Amino acid sequence: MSAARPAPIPLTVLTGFLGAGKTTLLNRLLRDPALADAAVVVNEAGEIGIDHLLVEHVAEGVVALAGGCLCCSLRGDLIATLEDLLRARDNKRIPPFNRLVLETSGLADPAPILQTLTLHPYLAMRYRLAAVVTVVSAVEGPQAAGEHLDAARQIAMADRIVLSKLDVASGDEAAATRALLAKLNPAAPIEDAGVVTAMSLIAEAPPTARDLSEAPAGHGDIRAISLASEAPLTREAYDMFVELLRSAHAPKLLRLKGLIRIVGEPDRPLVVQGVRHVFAEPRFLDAWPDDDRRTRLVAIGEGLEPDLIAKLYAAFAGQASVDRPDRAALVESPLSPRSGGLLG
Ligand SMILES: Nc1nc2c(ncn2[C@@H]2O[C@H](COP(=O)(O)OP(=O)(O)OP(=O)(O)O)[C@@H](O)[C@H]2O)c(=O)[nH]1
Repeated sequence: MSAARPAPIPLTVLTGFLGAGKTTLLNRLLRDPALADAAVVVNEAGEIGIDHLLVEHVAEGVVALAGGCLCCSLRGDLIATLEDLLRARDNKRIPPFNRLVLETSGLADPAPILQTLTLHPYLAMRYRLAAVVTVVSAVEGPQAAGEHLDAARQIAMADRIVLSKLDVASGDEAAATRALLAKLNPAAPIEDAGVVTAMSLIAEAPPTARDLSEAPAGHGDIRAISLASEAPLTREAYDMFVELLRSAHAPKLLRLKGLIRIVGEPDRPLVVQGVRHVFAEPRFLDAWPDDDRRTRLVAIGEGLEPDLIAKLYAAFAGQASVDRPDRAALVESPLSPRSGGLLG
């Protein structure tokens, strides 16, 4: 009577530190027919999901989990999401995807995710871990791994490494990154993000023994701060906000990303991307990716003070109130500490 047990679905875990280039890589590869039957789960830090909006062309297939780091608070949600996907697939409510790519949050320690996948009775039966692929930036990789245990663990657990930003890394930076990879994970093959193929992303790695022990602590004081506002910003106000954020919080700011509603551009958002102090030239998307046309920003950093960031943002988003210094005051003397000011 019982139907044959369905073959387990190969699952690729795509990990890598904040801003390493996971979403960029996925965006390029999702257009490849090799991934036509893949479902993609994007997990992200921060209450406001941004990444799934930046993953283009896969509206039907993307499931975004909003709300915090995967290994800290989303383990339950990950299980529910993977189960929901199976149920929807089994009930034919969604196309019968035959592989799954899970993009972890940049702050995720992969060990608890792999534990979930290998130890959960039902998930372990229906999904099969194909490979852990870690994206490492040839520019920021060594610094990230030096400062953040999870970034080092992401490298150490990889079956394969995809090295990004080789197009902009100096010779010294690339060499330092390769030396780091040789130290943390000498066995993992390294591929260039610019040329790696979808087939190679999803290829099955030979089984390896992974150290799934938990990392000692959580994420230190790393947190994601989400900002949103209705009123459009002028381009100048946005530029000044970012400039101030960088100059006042640069060492603590690991990542800034989001969609900005700009005055005079009601139909398309400006995409913002910053990794540490490096900010890409903002570009306009062709259209808003969903019905929400507010400015949405997520700042992720270590030791960032949400109140200060929120006040700074409010000053530029035109919501200055008495206890929030207005834009003119900030621009006149942006960094001078003063009572009630951003730095005072
Ligand atoms: N020059 C260059 N820039 C890249 C490359 N890969 C990613 N970037 C840029 O780096 C920034 C971060 O890239 P994302 O793909 O969003 O990184 P992510 O790993 O998904 O980041 P999180 O979602 O924060 O974990 C963006 O501005 C990208 O355009 C690359 O190979 N070369």
